[in-house]
Amino acid sequence: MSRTSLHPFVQIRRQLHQIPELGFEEFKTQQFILDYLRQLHQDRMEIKTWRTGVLVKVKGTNPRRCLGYRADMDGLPIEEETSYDFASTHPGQMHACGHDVHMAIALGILTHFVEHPIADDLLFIFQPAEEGPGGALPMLESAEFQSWKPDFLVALHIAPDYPVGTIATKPGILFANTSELFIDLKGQSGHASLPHRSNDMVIAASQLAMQLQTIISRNIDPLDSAILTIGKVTIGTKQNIIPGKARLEGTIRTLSMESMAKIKDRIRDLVRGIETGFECEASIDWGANYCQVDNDPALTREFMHWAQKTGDVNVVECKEAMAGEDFGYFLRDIPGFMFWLGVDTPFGLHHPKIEPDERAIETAIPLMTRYLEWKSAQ
Ligand SMILES: CC(=O)N[C@@H](CCC[C@H](N)C(=O)O)C(=O)O
Repeated sequence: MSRTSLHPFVQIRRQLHQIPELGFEEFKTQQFILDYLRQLHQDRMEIKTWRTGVLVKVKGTNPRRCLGYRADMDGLPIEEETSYDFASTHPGQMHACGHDVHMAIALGILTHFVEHPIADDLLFIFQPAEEGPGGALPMLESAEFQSWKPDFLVALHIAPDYPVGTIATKPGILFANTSELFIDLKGQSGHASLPHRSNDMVIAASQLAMQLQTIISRNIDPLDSAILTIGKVTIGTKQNIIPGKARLEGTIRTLSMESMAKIKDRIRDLVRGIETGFECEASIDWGANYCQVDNDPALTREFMHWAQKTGDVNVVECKEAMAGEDFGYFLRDIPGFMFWLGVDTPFGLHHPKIEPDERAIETAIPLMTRYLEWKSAQ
């Protein structure tokens, strides 16, 4: 598609794609959204900012309630490797999780309702820091949000594995509980030739990494999915120095809060064992924690049924994903659901080469405007 014939919200997605920013640093992104909103009919809108996020109320003609739609805003610390001529202009930062697509779709739906208001109020939530440290919970708790709290909430996430025109979701849990994991080990460094005078943190960290893998296989019910991944280990400075410090960084994913608590207990136990066994000190930091995305069963089934009936999309009932999404915090408080939007790309989320098929934007905007219109008329 040439630039001149671009769908306006594909164009907007491309502009947003060029300015990815990390969690709570979405200053240009926030300004971009505010500048865009300024071009629309002001009488129909009320706008608030919360940190680097934006809340937009589109006023209904005869509101009985408020229907909410959420898009996340942040990019990732990834060096982009796409073929785009509109690639990131921020070195080392990239929209590799589709938040540029999510925001463009939200602006498309919002624009439609400013021009064609419905009876109910609509709240558009542009939420920062989904990738970390988590913007949903503090935004939900903020006075700005609470005074506009919607009665219902929906969000989507791009899905590389599904073709354009397919949406996927399920009643109940869609995304996992997550907890980050940071373990620091501190022993005694020393000369490589004097192992008896040091506490070698290479051996301690290696043992710990291996032991941690037994938690999922030996302590968790095999029918209750869980993951413990150590993605980064930092140890040592030189080949002939026994290092006295090590850091393990990882993430825990579970489909139940009970399993999350159990895994954390076992990590504490194993770390205590390493302290004793290797005469070192250890500390654990759980970093950012996200609660599961638990779709309201009745609302999700109703949406799936409605979407299938429109004939415009193929609706798939999918399995849970072990990815995390802080949208789960909103759903703990507000009835609603999340769904996957097919964008058909061989590269997965968080991949430096991911190129979502932008035709999904043209599928999602009319689908969600029609759905919210239908929902408001109920
Ligand atoms: C959709 C997605 O990829 N979400 C992220 C959420 C990050 C959770 C947290 N920072 C962690 O690493 O535990 C994911 O990695 O699933």
